[in-house]
Amino acid sequence: MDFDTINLFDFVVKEGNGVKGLIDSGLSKVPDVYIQPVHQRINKTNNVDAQIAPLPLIDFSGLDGPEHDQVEKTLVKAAETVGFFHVVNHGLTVHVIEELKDAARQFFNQPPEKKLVYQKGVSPSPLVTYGTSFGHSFEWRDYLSMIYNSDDDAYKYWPDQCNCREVVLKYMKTSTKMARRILEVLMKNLGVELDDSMDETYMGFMLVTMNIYPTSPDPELTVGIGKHSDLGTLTILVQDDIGGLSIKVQEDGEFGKKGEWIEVPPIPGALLINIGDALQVISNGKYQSVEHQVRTPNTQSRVSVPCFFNPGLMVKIGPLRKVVEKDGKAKYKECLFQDYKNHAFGQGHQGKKSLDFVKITSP
Ligand SMILES: O=C(O)CCC(=O)C(=O)O
Ligand SMILES: [Fe+2]
Repeated sequence: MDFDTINLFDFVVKEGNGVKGLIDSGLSKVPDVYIQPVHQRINKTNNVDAQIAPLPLIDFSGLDGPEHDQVEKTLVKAAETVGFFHVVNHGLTVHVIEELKDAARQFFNQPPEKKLVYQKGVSPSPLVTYGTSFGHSFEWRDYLSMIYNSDDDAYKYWPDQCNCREVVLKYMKTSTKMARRILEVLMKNLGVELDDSMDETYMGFMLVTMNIYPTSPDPELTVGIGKHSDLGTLTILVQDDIGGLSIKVQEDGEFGKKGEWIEVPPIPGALLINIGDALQVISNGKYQSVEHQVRTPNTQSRVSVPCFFNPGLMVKIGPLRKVVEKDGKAKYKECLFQDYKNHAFGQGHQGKKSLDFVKITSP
């Protein structure tokens, strides 16, 4: 098939085929609009070091055992330095992880008309969106995102096909417990006790996204997700064994030199967790959100399922008073999380640039 821009839009967006549909149709050349500018491409020349990055590995069960001090220390150090870590013994069974990846694959494998019903504007609810990034940064990815309000709304609006709703709910429940526990440890380290009323502040807005990254006729020319940091407090990620996520090293140390990109190979059964911008702001910069990106896979499509924990949209995010008192000054101004999110979305994927919106630069 040969697409010009007009029927490319019809095929990919209007008819709901997504980039997956392009590949399934036997596309032999990357359409011009999807060719990334040289500086956005993810390859050796752009310094992505495919070498294995031994990210910190946290044994979650250790938090409740005799080793808990040590586990807490490792967790805090990971959040302060590399901002990304693997977690094992997290409570999500191998079976659920497999079900989740299967559900994602099955969802995207459906004919376009089944997916199209969840497209923005026609979806039965704004909580559920099927889409692709046509017209933004032309990323080589399709997604289905599901916002969590309540079990009732999830049962009413989330897709029941392909086991999506059931399995994503299971994933979210376990992830929520895990996120709360991690935040407890990170906040305790800042001298703040987490109580139930803080759920809204740290995880008042939650969503799960299923991503599919199809192969492309020339994976070096396309990008799965461009350079960005996550906006919220924590992200928990399930991914298959294909790999392709890379992260930017924050500071010189055991993971590489500041500014270097390292690829994070998946560990079967482990979850990958990272810090988002809101937690960097709340902690006055103690915990680091991390720039990351996803390349297009070479031989087989990849799926990933991030669960995003964000402050409630009407929560004012800003550095904790206790931390500012200790540090002597606030590094960020307060703002509604909703405003932060809208600002960041308006900018597209531009590394950690969205944080400039709240950074205090004057002395
Ligand atoms: O697919 C991945 O590995 C990461 C996805 C991601 O960074 C995101 O959805 O924000
Ligand atoms: Fe991300």
